[in-house]
Amino acid sequence: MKTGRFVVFEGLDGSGKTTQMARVQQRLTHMGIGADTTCEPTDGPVGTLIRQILEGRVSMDPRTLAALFAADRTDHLVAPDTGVKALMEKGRTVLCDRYYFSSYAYHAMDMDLEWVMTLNAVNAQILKPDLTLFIDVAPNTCLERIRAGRTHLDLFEKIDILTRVRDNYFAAFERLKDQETVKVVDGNASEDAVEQAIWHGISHMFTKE
Ligand SMILES: Nc1ncnc2c1ncn2[C@@H]1O[C@H](COP(=O)(O)OP(=O)(O)OP(=O)(O)O)[C@@H](O)[C@H]1O
Ligand SMILES: Cc1cn([C@H]2C[C@H](O)[C@@H](COP(=O)(O)O)O2)c(=O)[nH]c1=O
Repeated sequence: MKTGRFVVFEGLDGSGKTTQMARVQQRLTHMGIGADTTCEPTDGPVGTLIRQILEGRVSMDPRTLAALFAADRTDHLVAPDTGVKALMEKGRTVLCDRYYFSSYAYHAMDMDLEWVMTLNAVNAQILKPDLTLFIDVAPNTCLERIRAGRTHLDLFEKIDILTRVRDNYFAAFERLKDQETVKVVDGNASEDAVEQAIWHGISHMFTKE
C-alpha cells in the first residue's frame, strides 16, 4: 500500500499554522486524499506536562524542557495505531503543526543548535518530513494576533524571544539545507492569500501519478 505524505507546518506562535493546515486538509479532502492534522506538543502525557510548563504553572530547566519536547515527539511518531508512523502506514497524509525545527529554533535560544539536533537525532532517524513549510510572519504581527484572540501569553510569547526564534529558524534552515526540504511562505498577507501561496508550494506533492 502507498504510504501517505508527511507535511510539517512551522512558524512563530500565532503565525497561522492551525488556520492554514485546516485549509490544506479541506483541499486534500476535496481531492479524495485522506489527511489527518496533528500537533506538537501532543495531548499525550508528556505533551500535557509541556503545556503546563508553557502556561507557567510548572517551572522547568530549559534543558529538561527541550528533552521533554524530544520525548513527546518520539511518542507522537511511534504510538501504536494513532502515531504519525501508524497513520502514514495506513496511507494517510499527515499535516503536523510543529516538528523538530521548532526545537531547533526555540531551544537554540538556550543551548547550542548541535546539542538540540543530537537530542532529536532519534526522531530525525524515525521520520523526516517530505516537506517543512515555514509560514513567515513578523513577530509583532504574531503578538497582535495572539493578543486579539486570548488574554494570557505563553512562555515564549514575547517580542524579543520571537525575534530570536525567527532568526534561529533561518539559521537551522541554512544549517540543514542539504538534508531537508523547506519552503518559506510569506504569512503576513490575508488568510486567503497565504492559502494560495501555500497551495502553490505543495500541490505538486498531491498530483495523480
Ligand atoms: N493571514 C492572517 N491574517 C490575519 N489573521 C490571521 C491570519 N492567519 C491566522 N490569523 C489569526 O491569527 C490567530 C492565530 O492563528 P492560528 O491559530 O492559525 O496560528 P498558529 O500558528 O496555529 O498559532 P499557535 O502557534 O499560537 O497555535 C487566529 O486568531 C487566526 O484567526
Ligand atoms: C514543538 C515545540 C514547540 N515549542 C514551543 C513553541 C510554542 O511557543 C509552543 C507550542 O505552542 P503552539 O500552540 O504551537 O503555539 O511550544 C518548543 O519550544 N519546542 C518544540 O519542540
